[in-house]
Amino acid sequence: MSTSLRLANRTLGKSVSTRATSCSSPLCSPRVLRQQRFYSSEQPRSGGGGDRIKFWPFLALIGLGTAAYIQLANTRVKNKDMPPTTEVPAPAAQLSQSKPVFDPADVTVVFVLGGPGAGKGTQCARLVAEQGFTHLSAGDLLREEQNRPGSQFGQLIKDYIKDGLIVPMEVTIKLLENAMSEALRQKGTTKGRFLIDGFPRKMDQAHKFEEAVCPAKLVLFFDCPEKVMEERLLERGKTSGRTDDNAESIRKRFRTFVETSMPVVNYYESQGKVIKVDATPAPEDVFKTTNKLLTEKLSSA
Ligand SMILES: Nc1ncnc2c1ncn2[C@@H]1O[C@H](COP(=O)(O)OP(=O)(O)OP(=O)(O)O)[C@@H](O)[C@H]1O
Ligand SMILES: O=c1ccn([C@@H]2O[C@H](COP(=O)(O)O)[C@@H](O)[C@H]2O)c(=O)[nH]1
Repeated sequence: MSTSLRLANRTLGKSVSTRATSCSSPLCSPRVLRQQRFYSSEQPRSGGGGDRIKFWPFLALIGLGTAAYIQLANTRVKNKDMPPTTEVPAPAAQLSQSKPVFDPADVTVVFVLGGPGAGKGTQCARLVAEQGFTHLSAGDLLREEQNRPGSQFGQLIKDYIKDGLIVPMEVTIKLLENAMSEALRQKGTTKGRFLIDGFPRKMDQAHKFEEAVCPAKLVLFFDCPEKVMEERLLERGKTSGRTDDNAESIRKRFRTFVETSMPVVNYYESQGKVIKVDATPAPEDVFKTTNKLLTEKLSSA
């Protein structure tokens, strides 16, 4: 683990143990989170009058988030095995810029949301075949980064995924931006249509991605009861090799989904951007509905 991550964990761990408050840092380790609120990376609800807000931790967290971004950007630029990326701008400029990297007139982004095992990946694969989207799964990109030799974030990603927690947004957003750039570069164009699968899972990710990378046109939401999703995931777990396709991780992922990711769906719903699809029928039936609704909505949006 890098010096700044160790420093981050040490610093935050200390503040947790003395103040027993929750850590919302993008660099806060799940080991630290486990000491407080096990299932969610959300801020704790405020206590009584003695629980006054202190501002120095927030300044420290902004600095640490920036350090994480620099490390990821540098890692990918230095590693010759990685595909070429867009020029990496200074992190502060990147994350606070008012203009997104991609022009929504050229690049169509559709977020694909739904609980774990709802069938997001299955439907995205069909939409790629039918409609020529580029499919980018945030989970797949994180697993790839986790397994990349020399990654500064391998262990951190591994821990977060196993615990069903949401990886610091700087990491995921940079991976998505790089993958979008690379897909366009390979096609030799500035125009493209992307299905961003399993992202954003938290409100801060949604805001930051739209501000810094590309505004989203629509959100596909696959609605599925937990019981059905659980059965699918346990079945998938027999062969997937995923560290989070087991009963305990599934329970944690469901909790994160309800507490942290459903507010994102509700937010986009209030903007009239959500296409909600019942994900319980057979895959081909879910696809027929999805394809029809998405085509209609894209042509009218
Ligand atoms: N409509 C469906 N009916 C039955 N099984 C399905 C359906 N859709 C997907 N599955 C199966 O359920 C499992 C989970 O599907 P998939 O990987 O597409 O879900 P996901 O939402 O992308 O999951 P995760 O968020 O965990 O990556 C897979 O084994 C898949 O084959
Ligand atoms: O934006 C994201 C997306 C995913 N994660 C982590 O990855 C796992 C697995 O994601 P799948 O979409 O099910 O493949 C998820 O539980 C999170 O831990 C993330 O942190 N941020």
